[in-house]
Amino acid sequence: MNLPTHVQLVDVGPRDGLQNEKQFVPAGVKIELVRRLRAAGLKHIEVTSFVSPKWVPQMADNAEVMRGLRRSIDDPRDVRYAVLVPNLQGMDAALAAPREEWPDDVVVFASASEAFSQKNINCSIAESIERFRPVVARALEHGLAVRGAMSCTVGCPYEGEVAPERVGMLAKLMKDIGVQHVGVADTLGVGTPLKVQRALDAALRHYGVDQVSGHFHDTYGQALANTLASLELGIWQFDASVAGLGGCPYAKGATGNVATEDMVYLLHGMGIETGIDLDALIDVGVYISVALGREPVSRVSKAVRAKRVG
Ligand SMILES: CC(C)(COP(=O)([O-])OP(=O)([O-])OC[C@H]1O[C@@H](n2cnc3c(N)ncnc32)[C@H](O)[C@@H]1OP(=O)([O-])[O-])[C@@H](O)C(=O)NCCC(=O)NCCSC(=O)C[C@@](C)(O)CC(=O)[O-]
Repeated sequence: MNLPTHVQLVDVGPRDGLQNEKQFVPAGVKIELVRRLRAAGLKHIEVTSFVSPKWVPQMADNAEVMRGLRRSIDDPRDVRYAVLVPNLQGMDAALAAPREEWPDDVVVFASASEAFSQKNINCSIAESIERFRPVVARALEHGLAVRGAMSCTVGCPYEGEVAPERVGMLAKLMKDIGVQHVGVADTLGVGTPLKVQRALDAALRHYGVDQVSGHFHDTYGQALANTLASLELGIWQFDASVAGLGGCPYAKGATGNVATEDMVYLLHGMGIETGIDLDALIDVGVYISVALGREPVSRVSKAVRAKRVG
């Protein structure tokens, strides 16, 4: 098997991981979480979203989080911060701050299923693309990179199984408006390796292998198997969430993303570099889990901490 030798992980914990938390998580905790992820070696972090606070109240402190993460203009930007943006209002809000508080990457997000699109962003897939068109143009004008998250590429909580053709259609729509990279998301965590490979193949018809990533929730415990199936296709970029935090407010029953700790253990065990210090990452997972009053979901974290105690 010809597998990539290096994998780039995007930790989406501060955004995807926390957006669904019922308890209010102070901006200071979110900022500290990002700082600790950086210190553990993460180079790509999804830090917040500029969505409507009526829809996702937990992300209402987006500007405060960006202010807390401000970097000087001369900062080499060795770490990239991504934010989700659903419309021009969100893009304007992200750009209203001084340059030092801008994100590096903007993520527009659409769904391969119509019903999920309506529930998540209150419009059809076609309408969402028209909303994103000026967002993409504005982001590119300002020198920001644009990624597209494609939800429900395998299954939808409202429509059931989703055909790969729908993923291909969405990837093409994203490509046509200038989105530079697409993430193939198994929002529900129902995918199994061959289904995930079909969804990825559909995206790969429109994007090169360096412009496609995987985003797997672990509801049915398949995320690591799906990662291996993706690596077999040459995919080398994945989202993951420290401590396995998260879930989408509009995908009831779906658990968090695959834990970053579990991904790092899998990858390092296969001789694939990530640049991440697993021990330090486990401590980050403990930090945020203590703040939330629960145990990290990661099995690797549990095993390593049990060994540490002796
Ligand atoms: C898209 C909308 C805004 C449409 O929502 P809408 O209600 O149709 O929008 P609207 O334009 O009619 O505006 C309604 C109100 O929201 C305000 N508003 C409008 N836009 C913004 C904004 N950007 N920032 C701040 N405020 C905003 C706007 O000003 C107005 O305020 P009012 O006049 O009533 O006081 C809404 O549905 C929304 O924000 N949805 C976000 C849902 C979300 O964040 N879901 C989770 C992220 S996706 C995800 O997790 C999946 C992913 C990416 O991880 C991959 C996967 O696993 O699938």
